[in-house]
Amino acid sequence: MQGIWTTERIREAEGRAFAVTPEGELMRRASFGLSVQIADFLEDHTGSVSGRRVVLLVGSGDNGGDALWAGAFLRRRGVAVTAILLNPAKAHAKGLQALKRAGGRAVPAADGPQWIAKADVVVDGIVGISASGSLRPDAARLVELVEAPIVAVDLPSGVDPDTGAVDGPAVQAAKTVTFGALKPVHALAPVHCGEVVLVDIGLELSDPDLRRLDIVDVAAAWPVPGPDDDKYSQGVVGIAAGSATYPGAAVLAAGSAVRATSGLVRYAGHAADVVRGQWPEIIATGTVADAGRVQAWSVGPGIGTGSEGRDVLRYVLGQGVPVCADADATTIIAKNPDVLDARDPDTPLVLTPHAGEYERLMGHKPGPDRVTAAREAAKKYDAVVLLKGHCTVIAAPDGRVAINTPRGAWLATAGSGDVLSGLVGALLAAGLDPWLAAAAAANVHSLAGAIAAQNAPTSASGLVHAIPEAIRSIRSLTS
Ligand SMILES: NC(=O)C1=CN([C@@H]2O[C@H](COP(=O)(O)OP(=O)(O)OC[C@H]3O[C@@H](n4cnc5c(N)ncnc54)[C@H](O)[C@@H]3O)[C@@H](O)[C@H]2O)[C@@H](O)CC1
Ligand SMILES: Nc1ncnc2c1ncn2[C@@H]1O[C@H](COP(=O)(O)OP(=O)(O)O)[C@@H](O)[C@H]1O
Ligand SMILES: [K+]
Repeated sequence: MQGIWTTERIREAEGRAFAVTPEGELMRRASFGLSVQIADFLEDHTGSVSGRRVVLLVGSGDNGGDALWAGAFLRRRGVAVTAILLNPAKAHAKGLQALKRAGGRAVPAADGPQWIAKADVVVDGIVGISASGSLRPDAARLVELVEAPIVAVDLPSGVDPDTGAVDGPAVQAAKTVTFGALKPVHALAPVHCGEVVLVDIGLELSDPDLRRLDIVDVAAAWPVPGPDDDKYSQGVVGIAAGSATYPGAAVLAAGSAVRATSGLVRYAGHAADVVRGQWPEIIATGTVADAGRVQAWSVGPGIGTGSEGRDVLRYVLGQGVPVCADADATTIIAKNPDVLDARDPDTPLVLTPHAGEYERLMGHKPGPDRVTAAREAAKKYDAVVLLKGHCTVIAAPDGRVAINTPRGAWLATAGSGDVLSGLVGALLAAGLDPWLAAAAAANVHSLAGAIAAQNAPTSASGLVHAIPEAIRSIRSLTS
């Protein structure tokens, strides 16, 4: 798993590292690594390093200091470097001196536009982990003029380091070079960060605040049959979804479970005939009470929010097995919290709200801090909460949080959530820890989206069919 640390934790670690390293050493490591990454970027995008023009946007703190020192290193490789100082009186003095000594130029912001126009690459050293709010107007005016690709120092300026939120002008980088450890912005604002490269500067950090699953974790967690397995032993999932009028949700959620694991999938609901027709391997019945034994239920898509849906939800919550409650099930819970009385508190529950369902569950919107929002809901409902969106946040009641950074936005298609609920249910039935089940499901869901899309719009049915390919590619990269 990749660890991600808040800026508060990074600062604490930097404080410890400062105490045991010579003055300036951490910045030297950071800026040297940065210069190597900028040179690589120049090579990749222009075919050469020497003779290219790099413009540094330099703010008033150490982030600007990193940019200035990196500029000095790049001078040694024959790069023409111009620093635009947003606040000349506060520019990092030693970095500025080093750049000038190496033959670099420093100009005030007023002279910036002409240099920006000629740049091959622009380096964003405006603000780093001490950032607050979006870009200030003087910086925003310069950033607006940039047409060359931007390499961001530590993080793209204007994006909140701890939440990834953007509420005004912000840098959109092609590449972000960060130091010591990943920060939340790198997982939560992929569009602004571009490619993220981590440079080791020797920070020592314990338990991360957030995590991101590696494909190794997903491959290790994904259930595959062993020699002693049969169709029951791998965990049977029950899908309670869809209706006679809207059978599509049932077909998608049940099909997703079929494609995700090898065991048995049961379906219960009014769309039994349609589901059977689409997926002959499913055992389909009309009601949850007739469904037979399952090791987990995935309930909600298309069941409606009336009394029948309520009864279905109450029934599955009372079965003593893990439940993934999605779509209409989250709305029912929001409107009738007493349905949760049917749940044995020891049985895992996964809730999968999008922003609108979150608002119903919590009485307020998730807001810009989606990690805190998911954590609060996980506490309130004593459940794993998978908060949907471009980035998906998965919070457990014990405080663990995983982020799924998407592979494009292909999942923004009708019925895509139904597919996810089938995946989560299948993994719960296989006995995965519910937080890991939700995080692994989100990971494979987004990979299936990218595979199904192949750079052109796809559909939820396309996602279902791409699930095996997604799992195959994850397993093949690790075995
Ligand atoms: N502390 C360390 O050990 C290391 C820090 N490093 C660098 O130092 C950075 C942190 O430096 P600092 O703490 O000096 O602060 P920053 O450089 O992040 O910010 C400097 C100042 O920018 C101003 N500012 C805040 N928000 C702004 C906004 N939205 N628009 C424009 N200006 C804004 C504030 O006055 C702030 O104090 C890291 O991001 C990293 O790049 C690296 O050199 C590695 C070592
Ligand atoms: N812009 C986006 N980028 C990436 N993923 C997205 C985006 N919009 C939605 N998604 C994902 O697509 C799925 C949509 O689920 P949901 O809102 O329940 O849709 P539906 O009800 O149509 O099935 C979620 O997994 C969500 O995280
Ligand atoms: K920056």
